[in-house]
Amino acid sequence: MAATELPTCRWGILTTGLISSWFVADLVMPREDAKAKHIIQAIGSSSLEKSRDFAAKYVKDVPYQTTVYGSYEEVYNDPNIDCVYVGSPHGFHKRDCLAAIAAGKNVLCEKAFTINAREAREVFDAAKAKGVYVAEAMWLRHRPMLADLRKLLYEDKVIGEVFRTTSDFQMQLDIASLPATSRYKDLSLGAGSMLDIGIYPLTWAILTLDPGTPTQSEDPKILAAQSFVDGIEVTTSLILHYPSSGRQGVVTTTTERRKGASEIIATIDGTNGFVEVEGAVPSHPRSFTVYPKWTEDKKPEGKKYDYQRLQQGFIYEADNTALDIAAGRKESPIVPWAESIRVMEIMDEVRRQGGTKYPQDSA
Ligand SMILES: NC(=O)C1=CN([C@@H]2O[C@H](COP(=O)(O)OP(=O)(O)OC[C@H]3O[C@@H](n4cnc5c(N)ncnc54)[C@H](OP(=O)(O)O)[C@@H]3O)[C@@H](O)[C@H]2O)C=CC1
Ligand SMILES: O=C1OC[C@@H](O)[C@H](O)[C@H]1O
Repeated sequence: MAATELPTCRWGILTTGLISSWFVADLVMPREDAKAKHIIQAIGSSSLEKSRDFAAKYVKDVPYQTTVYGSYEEVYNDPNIDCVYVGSPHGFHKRDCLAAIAAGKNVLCEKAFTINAREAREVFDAAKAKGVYVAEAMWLRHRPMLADLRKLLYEDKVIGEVFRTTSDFQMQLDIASLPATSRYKDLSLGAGSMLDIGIYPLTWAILTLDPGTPTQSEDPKILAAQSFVDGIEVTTSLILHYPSSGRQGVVTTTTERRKGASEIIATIDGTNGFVEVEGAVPSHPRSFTVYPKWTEDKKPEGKKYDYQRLQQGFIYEADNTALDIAAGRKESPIVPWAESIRVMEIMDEVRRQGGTKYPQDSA
């Protein structure tokens, strides 16, 4: 299909922070297998200068002009924007989604979708009332690797009956030395490892233990513990137990240490073998290897499935969003509203057991 026939999505990018730079860099990168055409129509920021610098740095070699704004409101009101990408800290996701929705804009909003499930429901209720598309940007769910792996696990049953998944996200932060305004330190912005990085190992457990997700998801039982530095949650461990199958997920996260760039980021155990997922961190898998049952001292030979490409992987959620909007869908079939709410409910329960409270919880 010629590029001109592909659905086009004109994006309004909210914020000039880290994730916006990653997202935009992926979208402007040339590729052969495009499913949609992406235009960075506008950048919105707290400062016009930041928007200008961001556009100059990340929206390069494109055959169009990007509009730069010194506010978010101008993005909401720009009639040339098809979808607003929300890249603010989680504490502002509800506010920014509601403002974009009120202006009649479709929205793709970063994880964690909101601070709690109540806020998520509020956003989806507003989207329903306004008739616009809203989706959580949980990019891991959109990776073709996950669909392929789930087919191998549950249709081809390559490792027999799956009984356990373990996944750990580590990141080194020195909470004490961060300014009080950092999103990693300010509770009103959603500080804490669970919502920021724990959501990825949780997603690995959900996707590999529950073949019904996302449309027929089963609610696991949860047992969780959390630890704190300066009042900020820095380590979470949780066990998920699926009543219908007995499958278990062991999900851990910490901002107190880091791993190397090439590690096992998730392991799925089955009665006839196991799968190791390789990558830098659980949000960024690179490949996975399917092994037969390990019976000898020596690790058995496995079959590797490689998914490396130039883009980081944000292109998949962007393509799917463009295709959803072009088809008139209001929800993503990959991350439906009910699934985003359910993930927030699981994290609410983890925080209830672990003791993390955000100001928004009592609002
Ligand atoms: N999918 C993924 O892999 C990743 C997702 N994320 C998610 O993206 C969101 C943003 O994270 P990240 O990009 O790392 O954050 P950054 O701190 O790098 O950027 C956040 C941006 O939000 C805007 N902002 C508005 N108010 C505030 C405030 N009070 N404090 C800080 N920033 C503010 C600023 O942009 P401006 O001044 O331009 O308005 C700022 O640059 C989070 O929800 C995070 O979970 C983050 C990293 C990776
Ligand atoms: O989503 C994320 O993945 C990478 C981390 O660096 C970041 O803090 C987090 O938000």
